Amino acid sequence: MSDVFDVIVIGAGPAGENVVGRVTRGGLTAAIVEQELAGGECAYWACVPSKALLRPMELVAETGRMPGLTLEPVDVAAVLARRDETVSRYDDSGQIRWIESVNGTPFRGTGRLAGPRQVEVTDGDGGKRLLTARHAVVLATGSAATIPPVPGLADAQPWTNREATGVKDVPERLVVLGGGVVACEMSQALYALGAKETTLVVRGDRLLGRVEPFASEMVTDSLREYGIDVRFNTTIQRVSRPVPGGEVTVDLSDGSRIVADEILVAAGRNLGSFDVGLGSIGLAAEGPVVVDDSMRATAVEDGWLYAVGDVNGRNLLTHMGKYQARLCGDVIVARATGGKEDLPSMRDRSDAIGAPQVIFTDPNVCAVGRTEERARREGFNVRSVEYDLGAVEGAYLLGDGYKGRAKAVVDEDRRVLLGVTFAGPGAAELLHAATIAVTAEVTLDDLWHAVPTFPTVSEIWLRLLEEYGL
Ligand SMILES: Cc1cc2nc3c(=O)[nH]c(=O)nc-3n(C[C@H](O)[C@H](O)[C@H](O)COP(=O)(O)OP(=O)(O)OC[C@H]3O[C@@H](n4cnc5c(N)ncnc54)[C@H](O)[C@@H]3O)c2cc1C
Ligand SMILES: NC(=O)c1ccc[n+]([C@@H]2O[C@H](COP(=O)([O-])OP(=O)(O)OC[C@H]3O[C@@H](n4cnc5c(N)ncnc54)[C@H](O)[C@@H]3O)[C@@H](O)[C@H]2O)c1
Repeated sequence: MSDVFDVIVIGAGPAGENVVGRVTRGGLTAAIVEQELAGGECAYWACVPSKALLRPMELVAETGRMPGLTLEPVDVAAVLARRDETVSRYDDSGQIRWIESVNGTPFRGTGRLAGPRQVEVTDGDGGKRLLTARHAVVLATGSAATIPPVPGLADAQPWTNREATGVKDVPERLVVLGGGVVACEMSQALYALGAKETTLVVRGDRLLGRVEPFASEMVTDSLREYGIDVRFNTTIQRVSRPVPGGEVTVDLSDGSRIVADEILVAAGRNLGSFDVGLGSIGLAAEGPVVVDDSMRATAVEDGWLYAVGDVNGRNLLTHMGKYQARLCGDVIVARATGGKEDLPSMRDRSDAIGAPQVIFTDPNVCAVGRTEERARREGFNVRSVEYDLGAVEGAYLLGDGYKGRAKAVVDEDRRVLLGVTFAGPGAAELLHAATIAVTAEVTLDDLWHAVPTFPTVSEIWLRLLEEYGL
């Protein structure tokens, strides 16, 4: 096997795999190096299993809103068995077959830059192999959970997203450090599966700090209605677990102590840039690899290094990493073959305007574009409108007591949407219409003619426009 490829990708998560798919489609050869499981964090320990664990909670809540329907208690073992199916039982042979089916060459091992266009692969037995790229090396090394330096925490075998999404025995008593997306999603999922004494310890004064405040409040209310103890402006001072696998004792800044079965750390991510040999090409070994809008690392001479997905720090979301990967792959092909390399599809526009995201809590929080606060900070002439999602006929028909809210942030100078947020049960599928409107900068006057069907929750679009004054 030749050790020279047109393109070498380090990391076979969703971003890395998509680079391979695009460059081989364009006629280049590609190697991809993976040190764990092809498919990455997303497929085995993040998006996929977390959503598999959240779906039963959503169905229970929805059934509860419909008079006349009753539900048997959740069969936790069956839910966990289905979760195992969704992660292919932690077996990546299907992903490896896909890489081979698009003519990529997979290598098992840890990849490290060993100089310009060179990648050293170390396999599980310590064997080394040097790969050389004719055109480009792409970093797609993702991220890993951060463990904050709280006394005793690292020694207390804390759970990260890996243990939480891979849960085998649901702990009855759970402490969660953090108030972001993982904390909210996983505490609700695990609560619904039996973690009936769950406490969220949040150092700030709100959950989900990057979304509209009304959506944070709705999620806080929902978590508390479920029975989850959410404590704001509180930090963890010390953790101890004297007996491995035994109880965890957690001392809080308010002087209280919680004894739990497990502690889940959900405090953000370390980007996978620290051990990939950036020093060998004179770059800082931690923090995001800064890229331009074609995903090319800005600090590297000759432009042979690219970075896609979590590692470039733009937006830590699978669909954004895959989007970056598609355009990066096309740019690499164009630059290698002398093709046109600045087509509109070959530059990242979406990350800067506010990536679409669905947070799969009950209620779903779905947002795209800028929040009102961000739009004002960026100097837009802003007007916002809000509407009660539960007052839309389509939502009423979904069941009793449907609670939701929508907000649109309008650029008054151009009469286009800068951002949209929906918070409500099952609202996830509403988001893409908003993504199209925000990204394509459709004017409100044109949106008026996009008539939502009756009786669907999408009539929220009509109500928001009426609220605006149309
Ligand atoms: C609990 C949880 C739930 C999430 N849910 C969602 C969701 O619903 N929707 C969403 O859009 N996002 C979600 N995310 C975020 C999402 O998982 C990440 O944005 C996504 O996985 C990033 O993809 P990636 O390809 O950049 O990196 P990763 O998926 O992290 O893949 C990187 C790969 O690179 C490999 N690697 C790293 N270093 C090396 C090396 N030196 N050599 C060889 N291989 C290496 C790793 O083993 C890994 O397989 C969630 C995250 C978490 C933690
Ligand atoms: N549905 C989805 O799209 C989805 C689901 C899960 C995760 N993700 C993505 O994965 C990434 C990681 O999620 P996350 O929840 O770990 O990160 P996050 O950035 O969403 O939240 C981190 C939380 O930890 C807190 N924190 C950080 N350091 C702390 C410390 N030292 N002490 C106490 N609290 C501390 C922060 O204040 C914040 O509340 C995010 O970018 C998120 O968007 C997406």
